[in-house]
Amino acid sequence: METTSSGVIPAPFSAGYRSILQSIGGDGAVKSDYVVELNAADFDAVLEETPATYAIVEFFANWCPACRNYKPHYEKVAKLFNGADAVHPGIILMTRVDCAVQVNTNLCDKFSVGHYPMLLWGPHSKFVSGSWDPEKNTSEIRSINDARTADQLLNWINKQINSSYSLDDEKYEHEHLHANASDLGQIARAIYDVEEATFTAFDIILEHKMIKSENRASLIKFFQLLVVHHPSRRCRKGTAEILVDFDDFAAKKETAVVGEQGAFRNFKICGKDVPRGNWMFCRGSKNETRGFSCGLWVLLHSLSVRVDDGESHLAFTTICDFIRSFFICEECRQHFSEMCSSVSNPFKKSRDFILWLWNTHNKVNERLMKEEASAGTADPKFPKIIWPPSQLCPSCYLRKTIKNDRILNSKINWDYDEVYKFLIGYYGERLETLHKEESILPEDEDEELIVVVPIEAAALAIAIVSCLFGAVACYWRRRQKFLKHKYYLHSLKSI
Ligand SMILES: Cc1cc2nc3c(=O)[nH]c(=O)nc-3n(C[C@H](O)[C@H](O)[C@H](O)COP(=O)(O)OP(=O)(O)OC[C@H]3O[C@@H](n4cnc5c(N)ncnc54)[C@H](O)[C@@H]3O)c2cc1C
Repeated sequence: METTSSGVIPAPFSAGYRSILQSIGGDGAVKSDYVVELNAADFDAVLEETPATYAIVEFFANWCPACRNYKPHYEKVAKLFNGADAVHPGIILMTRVDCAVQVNTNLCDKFSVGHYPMLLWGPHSKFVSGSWDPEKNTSEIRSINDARTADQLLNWINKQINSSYSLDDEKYEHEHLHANASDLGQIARAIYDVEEATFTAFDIILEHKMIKSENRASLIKFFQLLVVHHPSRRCRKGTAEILVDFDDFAAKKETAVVGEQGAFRNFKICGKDVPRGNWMFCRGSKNETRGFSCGLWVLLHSLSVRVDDGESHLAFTTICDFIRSFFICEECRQHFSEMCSSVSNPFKKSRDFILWLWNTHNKVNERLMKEEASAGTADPKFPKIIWPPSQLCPSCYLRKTIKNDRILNSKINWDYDEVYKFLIGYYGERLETLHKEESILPEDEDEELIVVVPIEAAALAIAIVSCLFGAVACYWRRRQKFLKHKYYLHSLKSI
């Protein structure tokens, strides 16, 4: 990363957390600087947006010899927690601020920096617009003393969070994989991956100009599903905003379709600075493995556990249509489409839909186990398994048959009630928005629902589908339409 020692604020300070994180060890280009250097301009934004639970800020001065000597120690610890190669990502963001740079003077004063280097620790949000005074113990921010070496600093951290990290920890050791597979808490971090997958899906659709007149309704239906059931509130909000513009497009000629995609290009579907980069739950041990397709699966499962019985078949067809039209992996969409087509009776219960998606995913896993083994393309640290493994859900198994060290899906006697309960808990409660956001609903939330829909038949159908997915989508759409005063003539009541 560019330093601020010259007194110049780094150029891309407004680029957000994603680009900052990607610049540290993300592409293998910069391997020595894992610490995120902050300045007065980006301090609050980066510390607010970080998915890490805690932050450490080292206040230093570029002229200070002790700081220079301390740097390798601090970097050694940061390597464990920061950047794409982190062994323990998403726990602690390690940062530094150069107090010798004039622009940072006020910031350093607010944190009562009296010597260099000085280290402060706290929940990341406490640093935002924060201050620290050694005389007052009211703040959750604490000074780190006795951390002159990397070992001492890591010991101090281990005591704070009751961990046993070591400087020798290696990325994705087998034990780590095991802990990952059996640690129920890991899924909470997938909220960031689900946001990133949503962003990436939208980005791919636009980049490849995939919206055509024949699949536009499929995309709108999928967005309507997201508006109501996406686990991240900011993705629900962003998707609702897109939906409103889709109505404008519906009134335009087909030739405008390419232009539509251009108009959306700069839109951040899950809000500004989302996603954060560096897949958390879905991070592979190689750049080309896991990531988006893992995030997409997690998104689909998290949607499935949020729909009601009455919406379950619509959600099923919506997901099938979306994958058919917009998943840019030909083999994947073909296989998935075949499995969709094999469903002959409409789903009446969300339980059946949830279990169908889980079973379908396991069929893909089972097939890929063999393919990846013969082609040697598996992520060595994340081999495909029939899921959930017994460490994650022992009660899901009535009896299991193990063949060639692999549990084969077809040979397992699942306890489907337990699997269902497990999926609801795992992708429901555990995978929730972790970050603070403003509500997407306007204050007068309990106003009577009067749905105003566009005049055109296709748009009318879209609005009805939207209502089937739930009152929130209807409500959102109605509010936006009143604001826009365009194209909308009939209320649903009069249909
Ligand atoms: C709809 C779809 C179809 C695909 N079809 C193909 C294909 O035909 N060929 C191909 O090569 N790749 C396909 N892929 C990609 C492939 O399935 C994996 O996503 C990719 O190989 C990355 O695997 P992963 O190890 O990250 O785990 P993934 O299989 O992506 O799973 C992500 C996470 O979901 C959880 N999980 C695993 N299994 C289940 C389950 N049964 N139910 C609920 N949760 C589960 C686990 O926590 C796992 O880490 C498809 C992806 C999608 C989204």
